[in-house]
Amino acid sequence: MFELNQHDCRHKQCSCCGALLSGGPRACRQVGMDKSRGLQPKGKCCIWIQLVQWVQTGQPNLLEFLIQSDIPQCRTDTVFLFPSQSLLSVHDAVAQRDFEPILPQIPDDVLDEDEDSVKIVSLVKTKEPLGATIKRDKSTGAIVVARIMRGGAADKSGLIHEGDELKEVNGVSLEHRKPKEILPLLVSLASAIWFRYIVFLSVSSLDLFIRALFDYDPNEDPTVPCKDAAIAFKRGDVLQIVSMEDDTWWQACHLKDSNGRAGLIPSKQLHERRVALQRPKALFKPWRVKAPAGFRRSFRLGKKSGWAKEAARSRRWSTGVHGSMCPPTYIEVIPYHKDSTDRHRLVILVGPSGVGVNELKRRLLISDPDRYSVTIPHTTREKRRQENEGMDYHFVSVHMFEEDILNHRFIEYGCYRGHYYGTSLDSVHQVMAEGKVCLLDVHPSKIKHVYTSEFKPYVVFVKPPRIEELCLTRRRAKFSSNEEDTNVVRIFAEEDFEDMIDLSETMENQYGHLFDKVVVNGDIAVAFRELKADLEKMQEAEVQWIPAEWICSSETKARRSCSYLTGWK
Ligand SMILES: Nc1ncnc2c1ncn2[C@@H]1O[C@H](COP(=O)(O)OP(=O)(O)OP(=O)(O)O)[C@@H](O)[C@H]1O
Repeated sequence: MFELNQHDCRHKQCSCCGALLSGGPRACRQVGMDKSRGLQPKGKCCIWIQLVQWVQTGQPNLLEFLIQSDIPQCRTDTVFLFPSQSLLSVHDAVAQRDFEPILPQIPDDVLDEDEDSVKIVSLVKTKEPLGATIKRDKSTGAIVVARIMRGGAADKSGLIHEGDELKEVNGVSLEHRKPKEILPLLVSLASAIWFRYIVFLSVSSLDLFIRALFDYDPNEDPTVPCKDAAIAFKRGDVLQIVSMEDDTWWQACHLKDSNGRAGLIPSKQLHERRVALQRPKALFKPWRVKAPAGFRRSFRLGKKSGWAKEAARSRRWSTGVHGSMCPPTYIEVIPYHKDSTDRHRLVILVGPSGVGVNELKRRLLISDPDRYSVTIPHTTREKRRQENEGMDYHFVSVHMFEEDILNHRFIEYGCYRGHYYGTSLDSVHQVMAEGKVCLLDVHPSKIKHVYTSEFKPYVVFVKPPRIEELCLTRRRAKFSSNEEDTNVVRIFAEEDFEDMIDLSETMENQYGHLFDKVVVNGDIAVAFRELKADLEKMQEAEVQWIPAEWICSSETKARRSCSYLTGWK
């Protein structure tokens, strides 16, 4: 049996890791089992590394693979009783076969190096990039491996690590050479490359998932060390961090990326620094918006007639709009597997006044009244003849309302024509307890009140389309409305549309990091279909990525999280 220990490796030729073994005893020292740490891929044998990774990650494929490996020792009973033995048998069997490509022999004169730390590695050139970057160490002038991209050819070889010092490439000394002189050399080489190098350290991997809170495109970033080595992402994408060793460039891979190849992404610190440098520009941006959207929709569902127009015009909140002080970067997320007994997540709809939040909410309610519901607002105004307590509003005294304010029982409240209106936390609980999806529309500055594991809010931002489409769709709706509708169809002026778009931009800049989904409300039927489908997909998804802080609030987690809510009061 092929034993993966130092002694035996020196004298064995393994066709799957032939390059390494043909490098002689020195190179063979890298292959082996670190007995103190159990099964560890210490060398480059790709089969061994793959098998050990399967064991370590508990891959169900492993047993299937062993059983189907047509190797006599790997019968079902042996596999279950002696998985390690079966693993070694598979290795032996595979290693004895011939695999393409066969690595060329490394010239003998390369092998008489005395230094123990010097290694030689031979790689076959394919279309796949090497997946490593190099740099010149400023103090020593040596050429060192700057980064190894996770999942790339160099990483898969298991031989080259960040910090390794490259001495020669195919016999050409790299001394006194600059990185830009070395790259053409690598490109010009024929089918195989071998490096002589001094081992430095190895990369460790992290079990950390983050959601990006901003868009990033390396093609538009002149400071990225290597465009090909970086990955693009959009706000909302979930990324797995594989290395945070570098303060400015982390390594991460897209969760949906099946090949698991990592790329560079700007670190949290780097992105924050960049935003801080851009900030002065934002400060000088003309502020066109008249007032923050405030007193609005949550209360209007309880109303039968159209005071909407007036309410929207005279909207003023008694509470201010709080923004985040930290630029949104990344937020640590963890997978949430919804159990059938778990309550539905709270769905929050936000958007500038008049964009159509209420219209979309109304359509959702009509489309599936068994699934969706809304909260009943509180008010201090007199009950009208046609209204019912607990159905249209909870009618309460000013004293009671103010006591609830003091006890922080409202998510949002405001004053309109001398009367209080508000949405209480209890009213949300009530809907959720009925097993329904609670649709809540509040100003985005209020999301913080329900940003907890209890509510697990899913935030949808309703965004206006471009001005031409906004004008067209709203005017078309006005003309197609009949007599009865005229008191509910809002009449917009050109200026309203501009304000709506400005306010939408401001909201997105300030609170965009909290949005799980953005729906552009141009054609109402299209927007509604998209929203409905997205909510259903979210509710039915096996795994939902939620902020880690909702579930784990340990100090370490808190420190690791990107503290994107700091600055909120
Ligand atoms: N996509 C659309 N096309 C045409 N008209 C629309 C569209 N979306 C909404 N509307 C109309 O625009 C008006 C305002 O919509 P809605 O009341 O839903 O806005 P809102 O975002 O809830 O704002 P507010 O809370 O200030 O009332 C309504 O008359 C609605 O029917």
